Amino acid sequence: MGFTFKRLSIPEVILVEPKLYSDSRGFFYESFKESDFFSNEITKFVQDNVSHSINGVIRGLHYQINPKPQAKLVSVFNGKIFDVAVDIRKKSPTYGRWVAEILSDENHRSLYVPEGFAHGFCVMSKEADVFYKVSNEHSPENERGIIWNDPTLNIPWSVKKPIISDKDSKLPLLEETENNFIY
Ligand SMILES: Cc1cn([C@H]2C[C@H](O)[C@@H](COP(=O)(O)OP(=O)(O)O[C@H]3O[C@H](C)C(=O)[C@H](O)[C@H]3O)O2)c(=O)[nH]c1=O
Repeated sequence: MGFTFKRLSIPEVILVEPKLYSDSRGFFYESFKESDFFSNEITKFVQDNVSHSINGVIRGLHYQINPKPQAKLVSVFNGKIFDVAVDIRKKSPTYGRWVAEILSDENHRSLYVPEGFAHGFCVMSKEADVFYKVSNEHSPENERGIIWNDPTLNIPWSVKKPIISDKDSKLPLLEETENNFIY
C-alpha cells in the first residue's frame, strides 16, 4: 500500500500520507490511487482544481449543497497551507466542529474533506499552489459559504491581515446558513 490514512478527531476527515521514493534525482510519490483510497468509501472524483495564492490569503469557507456536494482531496505542490474542514452536517455529533492540518510541499500530505463539510485554507508560505480533486463538478447555483472569522468556529488562521475575495468577505455566519446536509 503506497499510502497511510489517518482519521482525524472528526473521523470522516482523513489525512493522507503518500509513500515517498527519494533518490539522487529527487523524489517520486503517487498522489492518488482509487484502488487504495478508502476502499469502498472513496467518492469518485470528477474534476481537478488548481489555485495559486500569495502569503496571507484565506480562501473559504466553501461548500456545495445537495444535489452537488463536493468531497475534496486537497494537496499542496508548492508552499504551505493551514487547511481546515468544518462539519456542517446538521445531525452530526461533531456539527460545528472543525479539524485542520498543515499541508505542504515538504510533508506531501493531502487532506480528504468529505461531502457535508465546509473547506478553507490560509497560506503560510510566500505563495502556495493548491491542487484538489472534487467529487462533483462546479455548480455555482449550489455554492455556499461561511465567513472565515465566524466567532463560533474561532479558527486560528494566524494571518495578521488576511487577503480575502470580495465574495468571501460577504459570507454569512454558520448559524445564518441553510444547508441540506443531514448526516
Ligand atoms: C471553485 C471553482 C471556481 N471557478 C471559477 C469561478 C470564479 O470565477 C473563479 C474563482 O472562484 P473562487 O473565487 O470561488 O475560487 P476559490 O475562492 O479558490 O474557491 C475555492 O476555494 C475553497 C478553498 C474551496 O474549497 C472550493 O473548492 C472553492 O470554492 O474560478 C470555476 O470555474 N470552477 C470551480 O470549480
